[in-house]
Amino acid sequence: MNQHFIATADGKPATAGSAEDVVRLVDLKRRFGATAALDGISLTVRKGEILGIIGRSGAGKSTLIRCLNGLERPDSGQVFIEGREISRLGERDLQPLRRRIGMIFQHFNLLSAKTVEDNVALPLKIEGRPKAERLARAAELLDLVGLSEKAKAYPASLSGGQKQRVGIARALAARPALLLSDEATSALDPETTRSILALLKDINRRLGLTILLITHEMEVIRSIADRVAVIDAGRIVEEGPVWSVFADPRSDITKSLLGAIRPQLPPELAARLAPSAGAETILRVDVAGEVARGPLLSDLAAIVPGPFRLVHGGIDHIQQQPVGTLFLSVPGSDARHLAEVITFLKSRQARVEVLGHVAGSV
Ligand SMILES: Nc1ncnc2c1ncn2[C@@H]1O[C@H](COP(=O)(O)OP(=O)(O)OP(=O)(O)O)[C@@H](O)[C@H]1O
Repeated sequence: MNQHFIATADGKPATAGSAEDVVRLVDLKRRFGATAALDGISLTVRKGEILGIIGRSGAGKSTLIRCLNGLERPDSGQVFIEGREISRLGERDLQPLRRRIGMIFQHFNLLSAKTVEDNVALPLKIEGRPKAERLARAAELLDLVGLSEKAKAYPASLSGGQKQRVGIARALAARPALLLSDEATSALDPETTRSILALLKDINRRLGLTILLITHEMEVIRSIADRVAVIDAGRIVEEGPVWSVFADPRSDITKSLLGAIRPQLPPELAARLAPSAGAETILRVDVAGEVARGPLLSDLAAIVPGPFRLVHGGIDHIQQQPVGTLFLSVPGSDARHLAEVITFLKSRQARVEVLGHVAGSV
């Protein structure tokens, strides 16, 4: 497993148990016949953080969720929810612990015959709370998700985004320790997805709510997660702060999941790249953190004599950290100049890749 860096305040490894861990999975394994759906997953979700788990179809995400809420028993390993081991508990002992996890789903799972406020209050009804308390809590939550005026409406009259807001309100009704989001924006259009993600981030900040996001979309991770774990064939293949994983993806799976949202050369320029030496060499230069804040290109110009040009790219921000990709063209056939440019950039902690060469001018 590639660990980017572990951002615990106390310097403990991420898998060490602590009172701040809402969820802790230890070497979780689950097989179905010849398939290892979970093949030794160890992971923590710390109080107040948003952890994203991303993987392709079949990676093991659903099995992981089922182990978390006690619907599936792992073959081996342990699942701790707020410090309590749940993987061997019976159904009766599981019930109260399950209520510590609020869930939102891709298809919302609202009850169509019940009003919005009754849907939101349902977890409290199951807990046997008095009606006045249920309605007061539903009103409070509908206000939180911006849907107070829809309290008496039925789900069929709501848009997808509104239905998911109701789903979020319902998930929070019993004041869970963890909100588990299972592909909650996968059925929504991009604009509605953004508004739901903004709502989740807002709730995370305002209430300190811990969120575990399961998704196959990197854009979701990028928008709101603090940390990401990439899962493939039942294993965590990469884990770290989101900006760090985006800036420096190590595994092929991560690179492929990042795919379209990683900056690329414009297609017309990419089509002209050839592997053998041409008039210009095109470099991909990935930078993050301090180096992306600094005067990298003006220092390059000042310290390494000879031409270069910025042909594409820029600096973005993920979790307030600058993360960027610059595509540079180094003209001429002077191999020594090219080597000096690359050596300088690497000396500044940039990652440099020779993409190819272009005949004529870019
Ligand atoms: N009940 C089951 N019986 C047999 N095989 C199963 C069962 N549940 C899961 N699997 C297999 O385990 C692997 C992981 O499946 P899982 O559903 O956890 O993946 P996933 O990441 O949730 O996929 P998706 O995104 O498509 O839902 C897959 O190869 C799947 O076929």
